[in-house]
Amino acid sequence: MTSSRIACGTAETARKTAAETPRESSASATTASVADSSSNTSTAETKTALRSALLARRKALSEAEKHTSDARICERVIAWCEEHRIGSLGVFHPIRKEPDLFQAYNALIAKGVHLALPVVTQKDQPLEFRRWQPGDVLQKDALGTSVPPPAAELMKPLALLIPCVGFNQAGMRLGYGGGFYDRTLALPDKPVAVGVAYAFSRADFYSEPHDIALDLILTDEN
Ligand SMILES: Nc1nc2c(c(=O)[nH]1)N(C=O)[C@@H](CNc1ccc(C(=O)N[C@@H](CCC(=O)O)C(=O)O)cc1)CN2
Ligand SMILES: Nc1ncnc2c1ncn2[C@@H]1O[C@H](COP(=O)(O)OP(=O)(O)OP(=O)(O)O)[C@@H](O)[C@H]1O
Repeated sequence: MTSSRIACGTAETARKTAAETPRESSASATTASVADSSSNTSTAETKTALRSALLARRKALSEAEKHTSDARICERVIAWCEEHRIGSLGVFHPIRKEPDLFQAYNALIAKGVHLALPVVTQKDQPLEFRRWQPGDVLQKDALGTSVPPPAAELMKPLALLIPCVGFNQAGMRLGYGGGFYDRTLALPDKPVAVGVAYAFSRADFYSEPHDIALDLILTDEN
């Protein structure tokens, strides 16, 4: 297996410009109440409660609303990749009603962008990324995610699309609680971290020492 960085633009350029771009700024009244009830502590218990509330909100999204929101996020992903001349991108295969960005994946593949999917190799380890494009064979792992087979090329994408259960004003992310993306972003040569979320997933929560801020967040409403 080979490990490669495939790039058109540089990660540094994308990171610099991303830092200049205001983070998603549309607060949602729906999630503000979720956030208000949890903004006084930063305990794991609070994060667990907030995670459940945000996942329930996402589960309640109708197919029609989801379709419209996913299409908006796709447009933003494509535009951002074009603007920063992204040549390699870590993407995700949606679970639990995460945004389905296959429309963007197909458009990016057509433009020659190399895509890769995350793979959990071991608990407490960073993610590995294996090259993939829509239509390639996938297998289910122990966590229920669809991953490319071990024979797929190992990649180090310059930028990652990271699905968020929630996100806050500081650009910190709430995930499913495994810490996999946090560990991945803590590695040297950190990729540009692009959060992907529905605007209603914005909430108030304190960051923890291991949290690494997303460089920007693309939502359906910014
Ligand atoms: N789409 C996606 N892939 C990802 C992540 C993610 O957040 N989203 N990860 C971020 O770290 C890693 C895997 N982490 C995971 C965290 C939770 C569950 C999970 O809740 N699984 C469900 C079943 C999902 C299904 O079959 O639809 C479960 O166990 O009930 C799966 C993977 C790498 N791949
Ligand atoms: N850089 C790191 N090094 C070691 N452990 C870490 C690191 N980052 C996170 N962790 C561990 O992972 C645990 C879960 O972190 P957190 O609750 O922030 O996960 P999450 O971001 O919601 O999950 P995920 O990234 O998998 O979706 C933390 O309690 C911490 O022990």
